[in-house]
Amino acid sequence: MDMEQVNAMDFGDFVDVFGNVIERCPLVAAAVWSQRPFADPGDLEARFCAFLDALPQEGQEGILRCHPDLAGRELQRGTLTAESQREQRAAGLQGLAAAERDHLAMLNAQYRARFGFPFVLAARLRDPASVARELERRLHCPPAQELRTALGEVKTIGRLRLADLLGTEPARL
Ligand SMILES: NC(=O)N[C@H]1NC(=O)NC1=O
Repeated sequence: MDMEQVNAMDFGDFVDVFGNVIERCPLVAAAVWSQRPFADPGDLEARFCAFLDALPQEGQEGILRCHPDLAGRELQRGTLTAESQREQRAAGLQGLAAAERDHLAMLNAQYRARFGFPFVLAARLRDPASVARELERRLHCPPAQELRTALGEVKTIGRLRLADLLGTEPARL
């Protein structure tokens, strides 16, 4: 898909195509549409990121809360969005042994109890061991730093999803 096609999309088509760039938050694509035309894929990426940066803290936490747990019940049940399913599968989270799954579930629960939102990580750049390591490490970070880190991961997930849709390389990760 080239930028000319993107810039020609009406609101409905744009939200249909880009509505899950930010997991289960089509409002972000709905807001970004108003800013067309976009100069190039990097410009489009930057608009999604700028929207997230401009949100108040509760909005940023709300965005994080729309993310499913990594290796959680929704993966087991097959009820994830197609994008999340693909990312979690790419990280090898689908074929975990019960003990590994239980370990991640315990860490996810500890993380959520400490920060009030789920642990978010761009899974497709990872493998199961590095997901667990990163979760253990971030569990001990100060809350304000962790919110920034988590939002950075949401942007990375979004950049990778946009690149998939546009058939480009992400401008940066
Ligand atoms: N919890 C979490 O990070 N979920 C996200 N990560 C990812 O790569 N896809 C997701 O849905």
